[in-house]
Amino acid sequence: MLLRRALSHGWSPGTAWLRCMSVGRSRQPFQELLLPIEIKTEFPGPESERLKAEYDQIGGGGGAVKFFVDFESSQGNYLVDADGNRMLDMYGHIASIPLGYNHPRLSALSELPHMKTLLVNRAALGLMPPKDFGTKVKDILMSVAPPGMTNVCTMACGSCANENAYKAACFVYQSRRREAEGRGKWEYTDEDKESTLVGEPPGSPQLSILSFKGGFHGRTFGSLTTTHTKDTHKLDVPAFPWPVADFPRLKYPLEENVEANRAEEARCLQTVEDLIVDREKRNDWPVAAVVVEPIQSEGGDHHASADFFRGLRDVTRRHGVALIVDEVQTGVAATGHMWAHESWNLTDPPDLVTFSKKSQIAGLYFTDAFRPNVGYRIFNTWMGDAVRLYQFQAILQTIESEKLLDNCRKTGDALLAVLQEAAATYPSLLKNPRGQGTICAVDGVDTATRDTIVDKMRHKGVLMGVCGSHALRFRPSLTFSPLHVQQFAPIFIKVLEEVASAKP
Ligand SMILES: O=C(O)CCC(=O)C(=O)O
Ligand SMILES: NCCCC(=O)O
Repeated sequence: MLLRRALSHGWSPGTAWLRCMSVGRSRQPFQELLLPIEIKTEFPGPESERLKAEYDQIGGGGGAVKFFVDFESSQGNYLVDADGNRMLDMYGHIASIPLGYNHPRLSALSELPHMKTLLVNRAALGLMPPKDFGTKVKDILMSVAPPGMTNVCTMACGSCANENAYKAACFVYQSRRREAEGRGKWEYTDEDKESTLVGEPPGSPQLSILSFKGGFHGRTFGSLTTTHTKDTHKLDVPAFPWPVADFPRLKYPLEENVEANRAEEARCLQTVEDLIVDREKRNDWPVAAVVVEPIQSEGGDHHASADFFRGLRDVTRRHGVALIVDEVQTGVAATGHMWAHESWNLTDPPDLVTFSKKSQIAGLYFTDAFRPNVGYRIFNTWMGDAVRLYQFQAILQTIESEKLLDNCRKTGDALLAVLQEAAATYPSLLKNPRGQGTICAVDGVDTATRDTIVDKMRHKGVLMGVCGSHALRFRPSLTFSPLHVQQFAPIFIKVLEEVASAKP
């Protein structure tokens, strides 16, 4: 049946057979699981529309739902929607599907007795965790701690991780101020304690977190001030008066724009330093931390060089400002490094690194200097979810056993090559192909062209994302392989042909 379906999709008998064999063998690496794309309805289909209308009656999850997923039927890198359409998924639930759908290793987890116990009894992890939780956090999260990170704290989501990283940076900034005034690091006056309860200085100091134009760090109150992507995210919500620096806008191809890009990065670094110095001099919400994404994602997949980030570390260190690297979207192997910032080869590590999405559990890594002095300063009831920690363990084991770091490098190379060829062949449609591992993107020449391409791809059964005003972004799972790129490429070229020939 599977073979007949594969043949009906135009694969040669040999190829179809090989692919079906892969599907049938559950121990086969997921990278080899190839299935035909099957489109049976319009997109979104009638069942998704029906479910959406029903959900909309009670708020619809905020109103952004595009379609519904049949998770039981989805497999590997193929998402099956509520209408039974099987699509090649290159967006992975906004970069958060680590191994594809229903990976046997993750499915097997649900059979384990301790998983059942954890599912049935969700703990207040910050207060009374399961007895082996500390050991597990050490074994799992510290085994992949970014270089220099000696501590970790779990959280439930990326925004939450960033919020708490900002707080930790403020604690340290203020503790240094107190020391400079001849007080103990954590010695608070009665005035501190009283004023903080009404949100006023000196107990609640006016400090800032410097972020970058085009950055995205979440939607909760503090993190939203550091988010600068779409006005929809921010309208009507008060923001702190915090500084915002330019993030480099590199010109492509990189090798033809070396000098211009170097100058652009130097300009942006100078802006960061000027903002820090100015705020400090005027004592006007001085900068406690700088937060940065290794690749600006929601903002448009903007990259910067390792030199830029090393420069950022130097500037922040020079001025006693914490450096927070937000790896929520870039972390966990997708760039071909466990953490994207490992490619910067920093000799002096960041102060805090936040994570979420593909790790399933979120949190923050940090150096000893950023340990809070007492309990409850970085705290909430759940502090993540032990079930998600075990999931991350299985994900890490799979990254190792299926050599997924290597897979992401190879897949990224193959995907980028397709994007480069497409941009060279259709310069009236696409420009600026770029990528690190599978975190790849290409710009449409304008928003309408980009949107048309993404829409047509969806109708042909390939899910891709968008970001910024022009970019078409790829965020496949770690098991997306060069074979899947081969499946994607002819569909992409066909769509580009169609869009090009429809252009006036
Ligand atoms: O689109 C992105 O890159 C960010 C996704 C996310 O976390 C959000 O939109 O809240
Ligand atoms: N940051 C939200 C992106 C969601 C979407 O791709 O539509």
